[in-house]
Amino acid sequence: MMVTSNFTTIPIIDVAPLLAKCDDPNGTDDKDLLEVVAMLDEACRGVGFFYLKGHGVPDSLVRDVRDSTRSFFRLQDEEKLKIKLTSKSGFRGYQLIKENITKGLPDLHEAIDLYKEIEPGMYGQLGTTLVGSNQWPENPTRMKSVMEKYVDLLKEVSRKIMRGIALALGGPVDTFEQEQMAGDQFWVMRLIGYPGSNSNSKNTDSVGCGAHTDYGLLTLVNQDESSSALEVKNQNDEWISAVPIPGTFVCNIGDMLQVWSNGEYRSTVHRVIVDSPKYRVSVPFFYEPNFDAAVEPLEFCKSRNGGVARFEKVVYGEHLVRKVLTNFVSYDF
Ligand SMILES: N=C(N)NCCCC[C@H](N)C(=O)O
Ligand SMILES: O=C(O)CCC(=O)C(=O)O
Ligand SMILES: [Fe+2]
Repeated sequence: MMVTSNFTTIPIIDVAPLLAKCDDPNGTDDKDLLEVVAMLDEACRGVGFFYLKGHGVPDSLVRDVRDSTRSFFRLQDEEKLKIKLTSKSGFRGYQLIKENITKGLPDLHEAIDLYKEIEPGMYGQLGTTLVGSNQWPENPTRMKSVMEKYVDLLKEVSRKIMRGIALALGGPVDTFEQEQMAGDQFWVMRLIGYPGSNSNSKNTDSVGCGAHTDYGLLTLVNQDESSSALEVKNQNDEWISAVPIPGTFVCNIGDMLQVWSNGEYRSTVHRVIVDSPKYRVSVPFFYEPNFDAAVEPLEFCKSRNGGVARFEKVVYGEHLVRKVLTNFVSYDF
C-alpha cells in the first residue's frame, strides 16, 4: 500500500463491523471486518491518526466524562489542590496550569492524571514511581463512578481495535493479547482543561500542550465539540487540524506500537494550540502494553524489512516513568 505521509486530512473509520466480529473465531474472514482492517492499515501507515466512528460507547457517558471534568475545573484552586499530584501520590491527581512541561516549556493546561492502580511491590523497582491509587475529588461526587465505567468500556474498545491492527500488520488476531505483551495491559487517562486565551498568534502563550508523541499503543481522545485545538504534524511539517467530529474519538498510535510494528506504523507528533477565548476540555485515554512489557519489533514486521530491527528493545514502564519524571516543573513536592 502507498505510504502517503503528506496527508492533509485525517480519515474517518467506522469500526462497528470489527467490534462486532473480531472475537468470533470465524469472524476474521468477514468482508466488512476486512474492509475496516484495510482502512486501519492505511491510516496507521500514512497518518498515525484516524477518527474512530461506530465505537458503541454511549454518547451520554462520553458527554458526562467531559461535563464532570469541566465542573471539577470550575472549583476554586484550594478545593482542586486537595487532590494535588505529588511524587508521594504516585503522580496521580491534580496539577495546576503550567505545571506540566513539554520539551522544557510549560503547557497551558490543568489536569487530573489517572493510572491503573499499582500496588506496592508490583513490578519491583520499575513500579515504585507510580505506586498508588487514583485520587478522586469530593465534587462532583459522580466523577469516580463515571470515569471507572468509561475506562472499562474504552479498554474493551481498544482491545478490539488492537485486534484489527494485529490483522492489519499481517499477524495473528490476538498478537497483542499475549501474556507478555498487552495481555495484562496498563492504562493512563488525563482529564485536561485548557483555559481560554485571547492570543491569536501561535506564540508560547497559546501552547496548550507542546509537540509530542504518545507513549503506548493507542490513544482515544474525547474532545469538546465546539473548539478546534488539536493539531497533527505531517511529513511536510504542516500542522493539520483534528477538528472535533461529534460521535467520534480521535485515535492515534503511540511509541510502543511504532516499535512493535518496526516503524511501519508511526507515533505521529501532535500538539494543542489554545487560541480561542473558550475553555476547552479534552480527555485522552491511553491504552498501553503491560507495564513490564519488553517491546521490540515483531518478527513478522521485521521480516518485511530484510529482518532488520529499526528500533531497540524498550521496556514500556521505563519509557513511561522516564516521561513522568521529566513532565513536571518540580516533582519534589
Ligand atoms: N501519557 C501520555 N501519553 N501523555 C502525553 C502527554 C504529553 C505531554 C507531556 N508533557 C510530554 O512531554 O510527553
Ligand atoms: O487535548 C487534546 O486533545 C490532546 C492532548 C494530548 O495530545 C495528550 O494529552 O497526549
Ligand atoms: Fe498526545
